[in-house]
Amino acid sequence: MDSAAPVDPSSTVNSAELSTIPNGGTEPDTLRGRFSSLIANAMENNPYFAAGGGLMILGTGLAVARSGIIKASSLIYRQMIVDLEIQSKDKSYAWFLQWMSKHPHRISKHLSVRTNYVQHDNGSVTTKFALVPGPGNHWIRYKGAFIRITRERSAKMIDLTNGSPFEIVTLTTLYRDRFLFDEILNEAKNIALKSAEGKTVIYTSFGPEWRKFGQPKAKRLLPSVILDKGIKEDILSDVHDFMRNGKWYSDRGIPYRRGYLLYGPPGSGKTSFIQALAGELDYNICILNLSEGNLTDDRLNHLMNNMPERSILLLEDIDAAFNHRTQSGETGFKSSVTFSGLLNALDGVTSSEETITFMTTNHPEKLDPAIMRPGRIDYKVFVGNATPYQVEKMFIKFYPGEEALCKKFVQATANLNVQISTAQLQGLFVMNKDRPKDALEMIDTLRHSSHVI
Ligand SMILES: Nc1ncnc2c1ncn2[C@@H]1O[C@H](COP(=O)(O)OP(=O)(O)OP(=O)(O)O)[C@@H](O)[C@H]1O
Repeated sequence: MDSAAPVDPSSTVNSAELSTIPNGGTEPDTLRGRFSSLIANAMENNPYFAAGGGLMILGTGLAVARSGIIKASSLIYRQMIVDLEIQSKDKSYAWFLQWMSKHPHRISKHLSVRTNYVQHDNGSVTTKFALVPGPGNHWIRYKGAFIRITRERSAKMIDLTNGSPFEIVTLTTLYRDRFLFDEILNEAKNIALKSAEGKTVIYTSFGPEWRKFGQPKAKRLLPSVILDKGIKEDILSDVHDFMRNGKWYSDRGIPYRRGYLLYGPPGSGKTSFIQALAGELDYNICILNLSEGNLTDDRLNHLMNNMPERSILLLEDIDAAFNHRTQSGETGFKSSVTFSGLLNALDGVTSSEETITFMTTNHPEKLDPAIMRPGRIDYKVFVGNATPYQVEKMFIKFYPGEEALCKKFVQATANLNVQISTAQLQGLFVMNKDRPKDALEMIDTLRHSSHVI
């Protein structure tokens, strides 16, 4: 057969061709040798085979090269690039987005808006919009380094505690610049904490977690709350004494917690005092209202054991836990926190930090004596309606320098022969801002919403 002639690929090899293959060994060797030469011959002489083989080798070569490049680049990536992942459930997530919204050197094409209400020291509230990076890729330049920021939102996963989509922000930069991550996070944290500096953060429960209730509020100052003589000072000195004595508690193996009960009629300043105390101590407040219908024993226990740091726990209306799940005559609520649930939660707080719990009630007669045990309630105080001492202090606070009118006002309130709450007094003074005489003349209006003594 002519070596240059095309060969029908479908043609079979016949015995004559096999006999032309040189044979130099044993029988199997002979066969293998012949077969190899046949293939080589066919490849060499057959242009279809030759072209296909070439392509195959080229393809294989390219595939090997490609996987080599991928492996090499991922190796280089691993060696030279570093990632930081921040998940939306982490505290620093919101801090970072806020930081990013203020960062001047950034390239962002997808932005999201975050609306905040900011309370100023004079009490006014303004709205602030922050343009934070939206889902997608963004680049920033920070201290000379380029950092890529990828914000991803999962379409399938949601945060079960609050129903929001699960998100991740990933920061990527060169390995040599990895220390910048720490600096960015610290900067973001400081900015976030600074915005709450001098303010009180109020947390309320949202499902099983604590959530900030609105924006941090300007601290309420202690002198702005007027309680009867000595009450504020006594509580404050007890709290300070407790906070100084952590070692005393740990040396004796006593849980480091203290419970306070403020009881008395509505509008006497119980909640206001606790807020002012938190401001004085530079603490935040976690407020739980036990008459809330959807609060269960388990949730109460979980929340009390997972409070944000430096917080006072305020349990309002604790008498609600003593309603034994029956209808309340006045408010019609049904509480799902039980008495034993409340006791367990109070006994079970196992924070390593000091735990200060304030409880309030308008109905101390409904409380079971078991709650008065030390460790649950260690200090109780009656915060009542306005005494002459409080009436005088409040009048002068609203109308400084009006001592003569103040005397008349105090006498006039005594003559009314009714119980007046400090909240009612405040209402009258606010209505007659800068008009102390009018306040005196309108004193009879307090009678309508008061209890006769
Ligand atoms: N002793 C007080 N000194 C200054 N302000 C007071 C005082 N008592 C009441 N107020 C004012 O009245 C309003 C209601 O007060 P607050 O909520 O503190 O009362 P409360 O005793 O906690 O009432 P409740 O038992 O209904 O929760 C607040 O605006 C507060 O500023």
